[in-house]
Amino acid sequence: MVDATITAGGGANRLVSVWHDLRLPIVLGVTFAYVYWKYCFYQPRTTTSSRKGGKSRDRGRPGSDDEDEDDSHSPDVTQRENDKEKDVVDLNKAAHTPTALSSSASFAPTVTAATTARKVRRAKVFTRLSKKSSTLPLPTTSDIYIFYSTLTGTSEKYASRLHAALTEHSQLSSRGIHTQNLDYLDDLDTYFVTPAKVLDNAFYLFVLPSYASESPLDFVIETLKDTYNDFRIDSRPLRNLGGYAVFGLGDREGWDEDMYCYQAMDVDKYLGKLGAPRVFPVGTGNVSGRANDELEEWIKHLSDVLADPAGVGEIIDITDSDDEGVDAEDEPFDDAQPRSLKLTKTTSAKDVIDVEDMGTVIESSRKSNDSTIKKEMVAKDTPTYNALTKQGYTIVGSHSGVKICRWTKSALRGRGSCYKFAFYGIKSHLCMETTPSLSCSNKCVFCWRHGTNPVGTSWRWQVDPPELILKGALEGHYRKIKQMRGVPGVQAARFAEAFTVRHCALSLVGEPIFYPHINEFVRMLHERSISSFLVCNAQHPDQLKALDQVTQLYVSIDASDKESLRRIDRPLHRDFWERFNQCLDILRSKTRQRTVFRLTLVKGFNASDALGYAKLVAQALPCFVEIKGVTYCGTSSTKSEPNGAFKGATKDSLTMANVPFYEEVRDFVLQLNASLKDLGLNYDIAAEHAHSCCILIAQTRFKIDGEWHTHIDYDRFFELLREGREFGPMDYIAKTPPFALFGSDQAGFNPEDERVVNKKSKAYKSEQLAI
Ligand SMILES: Cc1cc2nc3c(=O)[nH]c(=O)nc-3n(C[C@H](O)[C@H](O)[C@H](O)COP(=O)(O)O)c2cc1C
Ligand code: SF4
Repeated sequence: MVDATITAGGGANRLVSVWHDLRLPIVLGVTFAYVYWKYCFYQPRTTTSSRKGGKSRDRGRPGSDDEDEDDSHSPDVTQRENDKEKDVVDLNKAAHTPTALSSSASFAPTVTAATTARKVRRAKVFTRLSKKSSTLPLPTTSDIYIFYSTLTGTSEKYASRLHAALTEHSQLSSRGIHTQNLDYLDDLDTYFVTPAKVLDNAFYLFVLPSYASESPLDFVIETLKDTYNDFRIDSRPLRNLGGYAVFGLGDREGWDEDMYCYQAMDVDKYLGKLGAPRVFPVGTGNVSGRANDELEEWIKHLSDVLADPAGVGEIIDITDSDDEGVDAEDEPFDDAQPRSLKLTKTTSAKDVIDVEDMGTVIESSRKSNDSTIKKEMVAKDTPTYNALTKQGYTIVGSHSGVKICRWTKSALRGRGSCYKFAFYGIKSHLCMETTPSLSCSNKCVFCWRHGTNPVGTSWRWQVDPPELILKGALEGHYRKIKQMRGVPGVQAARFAEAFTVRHCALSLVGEPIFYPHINEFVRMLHERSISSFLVCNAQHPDQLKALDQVTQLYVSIDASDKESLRRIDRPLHRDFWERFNQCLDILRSKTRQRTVFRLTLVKGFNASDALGYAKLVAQALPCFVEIKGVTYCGTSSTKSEPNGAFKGATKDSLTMANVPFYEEVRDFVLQLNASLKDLGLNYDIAAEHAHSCCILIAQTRFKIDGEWHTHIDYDRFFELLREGREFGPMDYIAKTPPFALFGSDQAGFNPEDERVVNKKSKAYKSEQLAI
């Protein structure tokens, strides 16, 4: 062992001494060989492409091998870049130019006169994500969804062919490939408006006919358009898709060029507008011509792109904006650009980004778009801000609002308070209506905000402190009260009292429990002896659970079953029904809280199925159930004119025909009451306020010795809070006055007030009768 070591060490010493002797001749020899090769054999890389000749047109297509080019200033390379650019431009153009697609080989990139006329770009141009450079998480394993719509079966047949072709493709067969008939798709929203997380990176492929007459596809296109035009919701909900491509079927012989496959073009356009990356240009098939061949050709190219992630990258076009020949601003900007083209609009020659870095840049841009920068919910001078202020809201901070309610004005003039005075003793002239979150997670058809409030499923905005909101809300409220000074009939005593708010209705617009500091806000109200009536929409179980005690807690119950709820509330949450049920369970568990179900009856939508509602009452066991006919406030719709006026009816909008008569509300309440009894529940009809078409059902425990106690002893409530001990709804009750009792002569109208029927309400009544 020892000997061997000594021998090895001696060999090494000998090698070192040989290297010392020979190192100079070796270095000189290698240097000479390199210089000789360089001058005799080496051809610079810039000439390589000219040797390749016509192959340059294939660059930018799947399978080309040009990723190492970086010498963009050599004339040959510039020429190649132009060629690449032509390819990309034509692909994009093709997707939006029906004529460019009308030939059977419309999918393959071709050079057009328009593109050759472009001047040479000097600045460094990034035309594709090379295989080497792409760090973009291009989806290679995500599922593929084939959507079709059909009246006479052709598109279905073609969709099946597409399905079969993808399934047979060696590199795609392992993917989940689903085919869906759009005409029967239960929930378009899940796919196109608020896509489920599982759809991230999915590919959507469409096979669509076009009909000059009405067809089911109209509804799909309407949905896409509505989503794009609804400024309150995420305008690019499809940005997380892996990509999409559309194939249209049409009849070239039967319809003019501009009508040929026009609906496929529409879908293609709106998907792009909604942020989906187009992975392949729209294809067309002429059913009176070569539709079969055209589809096969489209499938062939498309499946290559889907199978090869770098192929998908090829369609990503990132160009500089500081271009000598084409000013980015002058270039028609295509709304339906492939992924990340919008990024290029802000990229100047100064900050030309190296190809190698693009993946990272796109990734970080995506991140910042998504979540890192917190914006104001309602920034000044935005359409939302203008629409809300025009409707009389005072915007407080960046996400709260206050508005003087018509009952407050009415009470100031001694002309009656709202139903909450009859039911619970709320004096309307002492009540402030406000919300710490103008945003909501529903788009209810009867929303009297005319759909102008922002919407969202989670809080993604800046958060204002509760002190600022309360101070701003009170200031805004008092400012509006002051303006009532000169209004005829305002009672001096009530006017003076109105400057000390005693009640806060957290129900104005939006979803108050959405606000992250709602508990602090409510605590601050209580510290000022202001009662809190908080209304939530049963879509935020976590926040509802975490909510501290309020004076009265409402949950809006707008439907008795899942489908009706979807139709009426148009919730943004996909799991809205589960959320709704969770909220009911939470409400039941809040036994120390005074709780209320609020039913807003909309004729033709939700004013039936009393038993269904009774079952929901059995689930949550609220202390009270308020049933109110929807208030007509112009046609409720997501569309409105800038001045808040209604623009045009949609199938979801309401008309006077949807407003129930008081008698109809009463009939429904009688049915509901009977159903509650059938289910063995201890409820009965307690009070009414016919003036606002509202009736109150209460748990019979509030009927003590034959007398209803639905009113609230507010002073007692604050005392109990200050004492800091646990208390429940029965601890701060007060007797319901006779005028408010169900069946009383006054039907809930305060006898101290003067009943005034103005022209408007007369017109309203006669309009109701006319329907
Ligand atoms: C009433 C009617 C209207 C049509 N309108 C158009 C049209 O506007 N543009 C078009 O390109 N094709 C139009 N077509 C042709 C259809 O789009 C074509 O036949 C398609 O293959 C039908 O697909 P389907 O069988 O899946 O419903 C129309 C066909 C019919 C019967
Ligand atoms: S409870 Fe509502 S309707 Fe009644 S006065 Fe207050 S804000 Fe107005």
